[in-house]
Amino acid sequence: MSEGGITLSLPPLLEKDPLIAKKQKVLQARSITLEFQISVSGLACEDEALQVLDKMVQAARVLYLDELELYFAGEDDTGPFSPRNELESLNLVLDVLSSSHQNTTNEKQQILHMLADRVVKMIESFGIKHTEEMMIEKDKYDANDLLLKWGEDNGVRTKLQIAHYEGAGRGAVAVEDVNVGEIALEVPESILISEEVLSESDMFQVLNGTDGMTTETMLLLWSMKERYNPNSRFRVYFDSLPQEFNTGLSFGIDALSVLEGTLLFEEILQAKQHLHEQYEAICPVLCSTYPDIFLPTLYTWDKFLWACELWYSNGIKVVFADRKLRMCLVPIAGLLNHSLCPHILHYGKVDQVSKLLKFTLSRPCKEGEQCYLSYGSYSGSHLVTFYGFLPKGENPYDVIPLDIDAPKVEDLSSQPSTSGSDWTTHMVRKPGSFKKNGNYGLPPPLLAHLRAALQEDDIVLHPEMSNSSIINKENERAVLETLISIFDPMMEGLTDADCHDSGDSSWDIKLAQEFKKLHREIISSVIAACSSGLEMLDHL
Ligand SMILES: C[S@@+](CC[C@H](N)C(=O)[O-])C[C@H]1O[C@@H](n2cnc3c(N)ncnc32)[C@H](O)[C@@H]1O
Repeated sequence: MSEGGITLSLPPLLEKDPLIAKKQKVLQARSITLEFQISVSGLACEDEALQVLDKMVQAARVLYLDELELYFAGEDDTGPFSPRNELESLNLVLDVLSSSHQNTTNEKQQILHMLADRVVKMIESFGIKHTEEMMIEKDKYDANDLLLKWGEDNGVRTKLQIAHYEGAGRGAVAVEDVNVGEIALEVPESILISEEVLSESDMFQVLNGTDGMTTETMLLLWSMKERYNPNSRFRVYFDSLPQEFNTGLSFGIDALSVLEGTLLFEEILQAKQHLHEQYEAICPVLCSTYPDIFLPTLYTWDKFLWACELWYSNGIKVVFADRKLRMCLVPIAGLLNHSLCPHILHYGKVDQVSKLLKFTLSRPCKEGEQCYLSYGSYSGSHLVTFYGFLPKGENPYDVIPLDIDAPKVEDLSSQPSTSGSDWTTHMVRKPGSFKKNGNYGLPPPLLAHLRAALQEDDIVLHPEMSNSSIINKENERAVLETLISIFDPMMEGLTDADCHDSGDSSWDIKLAQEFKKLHREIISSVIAACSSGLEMLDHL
């Protein structure tokens, strides 16, 4: 901290960040530095401090951009880029402000306080704007009362209760206001269900000696049996689990046929086929060779699928106190639902000293409000396949990948560095979804790629001309028409006969229809963006 003013620094980009070069380019293009000065004297000092805060937030957003956000960010976008990015960025800025408090003058502390308060308000209002509302069906659920009590007897500490939410099963509700940086839930390492449980089980000797048997598969087989073990030390946990998970892996034929023409159709078929092959390769032979350990009634295909769905929808990767990463089922935490704008972003590391897995809030959760977790940056198709739901709100990860010829990686070094040329795969999402950009709302790297690919040989255009006032109308027209020629047939491939009246349909058909509607919306909005781009060109 300098004598006359305050110096604040954001952490540098990490060398190991695979996106470092792209992020550095964005920082340079926008003349963003990671060090900030605030003067502490003079009348304008509060205004100046707020302007600096704005710049800090913009810089933090760039540091936290993920690959998809970088791809879709328009050249002039300053964010927000996604709820995840925004919450990470604001929390980083808050940490920097809070850690600069010590050993400084009162005057400087006041400014830092004022800025920290401002960031907390920004986090709060961002959360309110993007929160997912769910209706509570009942706020008591007996099996779960037992689960909470069992957890607390085993060292769980929590500010959450269990409630039942319409369309989402159980969820966690805050019993008091919990602020940013406070802990909503702590689960001791000793009750995490991970590979540690295997060595205690009778099947371990058999499985451990089997060729190609992974720890994940062993855990799957273990949970199929443990589910029915009356003496299990996780009896209360297993009793609290749903009888059916209703994920995409359990879709029936009718629901699958609704999905024809979408990529989800293939995704589910392939995932299911893989699981079938795995089941056939493992279970029948174990049951016939070791019928005392692997009871045939417990190792049916349906029960195998149940266990797969349990681990896919509830498994969390955790770094234990011994620094080893293990896939786990986490009692109590497994009750938290997912949101695009979650309260809890980070939760994967057991505290070395207390041996507790802590769930700390990245945005405040008021008493009575559902407390959400982030399961990860997943598309709707992934969430349907492995979790069985589509989150409410605009999911920035809902993209349609495009199978268009991108330059080979080895050709890239010979090209000028442009906003588009360093991307080897392309995709679209709803234009304007999460963040609007110029370029008709379409991703700049895709447009740059198509502009370069479609330009007439005798006109040499720099692909970065998207922002240039000189527009090659013919080239622009060719780009937009090409995109329409890709998306029109995609739309035609989606029949709409099944998109009406889902009132009496079963859960899987409803979910498939919901997904198809989303897929259709992405395609039609891209076509609309291209059409209005063409109209714009007509008037130039
Ligand atoms: C880790 S569990 C969460 C607890 C779960 N609701 C239960 O009753 O067991 C994950 C499952 O919760 C449901 N879920 C999570 N987030 C949801 C959301 N935003 N909307 C609807 N269902 C959700 C899905 O069924 C998902 O597979």
